[in-house]
Amino acid sequence: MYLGRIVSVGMNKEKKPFIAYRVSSRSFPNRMAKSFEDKAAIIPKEGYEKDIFENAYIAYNCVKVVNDVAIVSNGSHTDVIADKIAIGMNIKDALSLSLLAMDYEKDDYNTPRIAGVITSNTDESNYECYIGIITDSKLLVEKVKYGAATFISTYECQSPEKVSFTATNSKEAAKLILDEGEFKKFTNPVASVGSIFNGQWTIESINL
Ligand SMILES: NC(=O)c1ncn([C@@H]2O[C@H](COP(=O)(O)O)[C@@H](O)[C@H]2O)c1NC=O
Repeated sequence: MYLGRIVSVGMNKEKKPFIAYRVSSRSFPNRMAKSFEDKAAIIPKEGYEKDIFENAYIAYNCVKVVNDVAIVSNGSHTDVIADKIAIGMNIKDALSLSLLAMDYEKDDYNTPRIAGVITSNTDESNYECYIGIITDSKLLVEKVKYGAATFISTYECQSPEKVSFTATNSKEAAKLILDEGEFKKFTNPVASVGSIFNGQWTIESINL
């Protein structure tokens, strides 16, 4: 099954907050994920830079960390959500407003925008996690329960689905969403990013 881009967010089996992201792609497979201290980006591989002039949606920051909050998404709305959180907006409003303002992508597929936002607090009273999507027919922003892990995708899985997130470190998180466990059956993997909070949001990426 082809899901396109996949966002996963929540708590792993050890109740540690995590984010994970996968690019699957039929049309632009010559891309890679690059991780930095507080962000990760999807960019064209060397020799394919001209692709970004063909399609405005294929290069972007897919992860950003603002204070203790991690944001993961399939497009430039990562930055919009991060900016709103940085000026003090609550997670649910930042996610909802950004998805609504930026809307689905105006490409041949009306590709949805998807995103997840999570705090690093492991005590239940301060923990917050949301996942969201905007398509050409709906806007959904849903709280992810304490202890739960979930994912959503651009095609096929357009409502949050529960997942068993067994990875215990950031590299394993990137590997799991790329081609292991419940994610293995999804086709056309290209690159992935993962981060499990372990005192800090260390961000790892994997490229095929
Ligand atoms: N975020 C991404 O990495 C991304 N890659 C491709 N797209 C969009 O989705 C369309 C379909 O791409 P594909 O056939 O690779 O699933 C592309 O024409 C492009 O407009 C993307 N937009 C949203 O997912």
